[in-house]
Amino acid sequence: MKKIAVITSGGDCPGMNAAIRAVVRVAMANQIEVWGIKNGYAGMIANDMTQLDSRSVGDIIHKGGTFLGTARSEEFKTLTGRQKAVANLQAHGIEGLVVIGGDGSLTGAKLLAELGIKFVGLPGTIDNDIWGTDYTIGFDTAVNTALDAINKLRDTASAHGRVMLVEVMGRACGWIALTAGLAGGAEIILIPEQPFSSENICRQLLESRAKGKQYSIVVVAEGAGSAIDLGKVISAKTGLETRVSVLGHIQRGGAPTVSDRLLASRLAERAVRDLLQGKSDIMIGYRNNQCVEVPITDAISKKKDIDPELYRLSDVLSQ
Ligand SMILES: Nc1ncnc2c1ncn2[C@@H]1O[C@H](COP(=O)(O)OP(=O)(O)O)[C@@H](O)[C@H]1O
Ligand SMILES: O=P(O)(O)OC[C@H]1O[C@](O)(COP(=O)(O)O)[C@@H](O)[C@@H]1O
Ligand SMILES: [Mg+2]
Repeated sequence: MKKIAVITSGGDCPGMNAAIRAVVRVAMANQIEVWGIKNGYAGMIANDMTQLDSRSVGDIIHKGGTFLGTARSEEFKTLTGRQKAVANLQAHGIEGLVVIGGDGSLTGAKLLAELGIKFVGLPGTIDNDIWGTDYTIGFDTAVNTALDAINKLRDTASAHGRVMLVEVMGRACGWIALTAGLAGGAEIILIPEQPFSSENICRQLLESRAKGKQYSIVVVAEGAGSAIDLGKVISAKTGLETRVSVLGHIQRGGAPTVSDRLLASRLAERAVRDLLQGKSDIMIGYRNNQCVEVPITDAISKKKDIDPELYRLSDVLSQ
């Protein structure tokens, strides 16, 4: 393999730039030409790509977002769209791809491979919802952003004796809520993986007041329901003064943490090495402090569960 390309796709996450930088520099160290595809699969279809070298990826390791741009492309979900993309790659002589993105992007990459393009995927999403890796790139930064917000909300919740609901991202999974909630000392953590009823939440909040708690932090994963709606129910049923913050896309930005930069750099190095050995249809994950190869079908089809021990601990510690 003499020419490869790197692409970021789907929701951006902090650490994507560190991953691109590592892909480019490892390729250069192996005398491989690297191209960068702009704006995800949309750019692949539009033939929007540019050659990169070590200097093109200077001054980005500390930046959130992705300097290549990213997108969600409906056209790529069609066979015609993917055929256009493959024709563009072949016209450039690109033989292999490093795809940095979430479950959707990796599903797209697998379909591309069926049309003759080799790829190695990297798990890039703040949601930590990809099977086969302990952590995804971007998760640690997002969780720290959420934690910072929870810390600040705690100050004002405490000052007023209020119930403070914080809605965090995570799509259909509760990893961000559970991790930031546990680290932030939340009284209640609501995640899609654990059923709950608003009646029980209200009862729990009133009981904790009766036991002497002056205020409450409730972390709600977006996949568990709307914090705004739940806040209205709590306020109406308990009479407790309630406020809601929806953190939203703040969680997607910011300088990547040490963990995310290291994770991105290590996974990217392994991805390029594997691609150069002719491997394809795998994702590089990180398990037990090691890079591991994960068959792409497992990564995209198996459901990653939350850690039940973390959930149990958060419950014990919130009493
Ligand atoms: N089933 C699919 N078939 C083909 N392409 C897909 C599929 N799912 C996702 N993609 C491509 O990957 C892009 C990113 O996926 P998305 O789910 O939005 O984000 P993420 O990769 O972060 O999970 C989509 O916009 C689409 O172009
Ligand atoms: O950026 P958008 O299109 O508003 O999407 C928001 C979604 O993207 C995420 O931030 C990241 O999800 P993906 O990595 O699957 O793209 C989710 O937590 C959130 O539900
Ligand atoms: Mg996703």
